[in-house]
Amino acid sequence: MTDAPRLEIRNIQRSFGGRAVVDDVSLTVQPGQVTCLLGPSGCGKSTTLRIIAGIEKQDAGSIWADGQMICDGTSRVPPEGRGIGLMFQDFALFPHLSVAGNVAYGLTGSARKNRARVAELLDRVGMSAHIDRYPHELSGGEQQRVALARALAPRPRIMLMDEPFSGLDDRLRDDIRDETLDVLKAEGTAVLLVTHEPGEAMRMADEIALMRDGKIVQKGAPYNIYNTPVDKEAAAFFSDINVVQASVDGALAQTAFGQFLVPGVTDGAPVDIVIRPQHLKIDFDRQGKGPNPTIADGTPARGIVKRARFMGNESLVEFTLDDGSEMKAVVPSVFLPKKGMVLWLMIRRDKCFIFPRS
Ligand SMILES: Nc1ncnc2c1ncn2[C@@H]1O[C@H](COP(=O)(O)OP(=O)(O)OP(=O)(O)O)[C@@H](O)[C@H]1O
Repeated sequence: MTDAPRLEIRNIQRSFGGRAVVDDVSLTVQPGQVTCLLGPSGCGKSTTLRIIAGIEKQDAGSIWADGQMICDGTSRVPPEGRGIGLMFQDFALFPHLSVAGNVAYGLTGSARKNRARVAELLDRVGMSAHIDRYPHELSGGEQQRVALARALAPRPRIMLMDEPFSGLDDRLRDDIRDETLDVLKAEGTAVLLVTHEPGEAMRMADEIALMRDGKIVQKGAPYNIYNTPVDKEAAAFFSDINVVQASVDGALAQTAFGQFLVPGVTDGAPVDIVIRPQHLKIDFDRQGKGPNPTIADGTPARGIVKRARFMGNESLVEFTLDDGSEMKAVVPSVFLPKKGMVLWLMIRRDKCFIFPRS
């Protein structure tokens, strides 16, 4: 046994045509843990995964499994020797093999042992009743379950998944995600899952590695990544944001919402105060008497309702402030004030993020 991470990649570098597509990427994944590599299209997620799988070569950096080096600049374990399972969106099932044949495909043990392993996995993914069917007789979700069983059959110590659920419709996708997570946890596999959807990463990940322009810009538990974003872009990747621009004077930023403490920022430096729409507090005008803020709410700013829309579980209300800037608020349930109505908006100091403007 070793305390080393199940998967570790160190300082991986890959350029195409002189452009660094994967730029000094390091991360670890522990057994039974799901790490999501999350980022916008083209940021280098799939290339990172292909390098770990051994389908693509890195220019620099090394890959380790259970403390053993499997690939660096000089030596290289071939893809099939790495103990890595793959589940990619376009990795279709073999059409000429039955469900049992597909799941047994990568198995090398005795026929009896293989049959037992196929039965165990099909039971785990809820596909035992379809063991003799062929892929064309299965729905998309069923095919995905069989693909998961096939990938897990040889007991890979590491599973790499690239947007594995993107071909499925929304409702089915949520179910399959949860089921897949249960199966992966039960098998104790270390999972590195690539996705461009923050919701998917939040739902599945023990740890999120946020990637941008080839670099990992932030790593952490979903709660931490959401609640302590490293910069404005990281905050904006998970939800709409409101940005209040201000400049600093004596460690304070003056805004329509009162003063914000910004220690350590040079006088005159511009800052962005970022608040998610669901954290904007709204109060009524109370017949011109104005709102009733607590100390934590700061100074209320007058907002004129520009538009209000019902979104299902919540309502989205857009405001124009007296200085002409615009703010969005998300309110639980139904809240549809009329256009032109005067309301008061507050920014809770413990819910906003302040970043130097770049
Ligand atoms: N073999 C290649 N030759 C040249 N450029 C490549 C090659 N493979 C990837 N790229 C480029 O590298 C960048 C990163 O691609 P990659 O597929 O890793 O991104 P991604 O984050 O997975 O995006 P997506 O979610 O759209 O797949 C892209 O600009 C892509 O065009």
